[in-house]
Amino acid sequence: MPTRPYVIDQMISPKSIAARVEELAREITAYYEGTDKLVVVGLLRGSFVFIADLVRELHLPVEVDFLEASSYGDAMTSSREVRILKDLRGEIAGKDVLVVEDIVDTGFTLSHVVRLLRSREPRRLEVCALLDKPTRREVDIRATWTGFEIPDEFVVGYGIDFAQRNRNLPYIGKVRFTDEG
Ligand SMILES: O=P(O)(O)OC[C@H]1O[C@H](OP(=O)(O)OP(=O)(O)O)[C@H](O)[C@@H]1O
Ligand code: HPA
Repeated sequence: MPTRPYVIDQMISPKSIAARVEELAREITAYYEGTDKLVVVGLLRGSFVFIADLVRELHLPVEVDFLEASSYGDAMTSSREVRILKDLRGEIAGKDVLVVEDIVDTGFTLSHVVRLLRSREPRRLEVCALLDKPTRREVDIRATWTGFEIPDEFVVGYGIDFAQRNRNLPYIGKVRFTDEG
C-alpha cells in the first residue's frame, strides 16, 4: 500500500486512447495480413485492458495467450529483476507472435520477455506497447509499435497500477503526491 497521499492528473483521455488503439490495430493488421494465425501475447497484469481493446480491432485470425512478468512489486522503481510468474499456455514455435505491453520504462521487462520468447523460435515476433518513457531507458529496446511517448512521470490507469491500485481508471493519469511542498 502506498503510504503517501496522492492525486491523479489526467494525461491521456479515453477518447485519445481509443483513437490511437484503432490506428495501431490498422497498422498491425496490415503488417500481419495473410497470416494463418497471430498469437497475441499479453503481459500481465498491466496489459489486460489494452489487449482487450486492441484484439477487438484486429482483423486477423487471432489466438490470445498471457505471460505474467513482474519486476516492480509495489514500488515506483524497477527491481531490475524480472520474474516470470506465469508462462504461456501454448507453443509459439514457427508462429506469428505479437507481444502486447502496457508501458516500456527501463526496458528490463520487455527485453527479458522478448529474449525468452525469441528462444522459442517464433516465425515473426513484434511488440506493441501503449506507452513508452524513452528518457528512462536502461536497456536498449524499442517496441515495433508505440501508442504514446510520455515524459518521466509515474502513470496509472487503463490497466496500469501504483501498488495494485488505479488499474480500473479509463484514462492514463500521472501520480502527484500531495504532501510535497
Ligand atoms: O520497462 P520496465 O522498467 O521493466 O517497466 C515496465 C513494466 O513494469 C510494469 O510491470 P510490473 O512489474 O509493475 O507488473 P504488472 O504488469 O503486474 O503491474 C509494467 O506493466 C511493465 O510490464
Ligand atoms: O509509470 C509507471 N506506472 C506504473 N507502473 C510502471 N512500471 C513501469 N513504469 C510504470
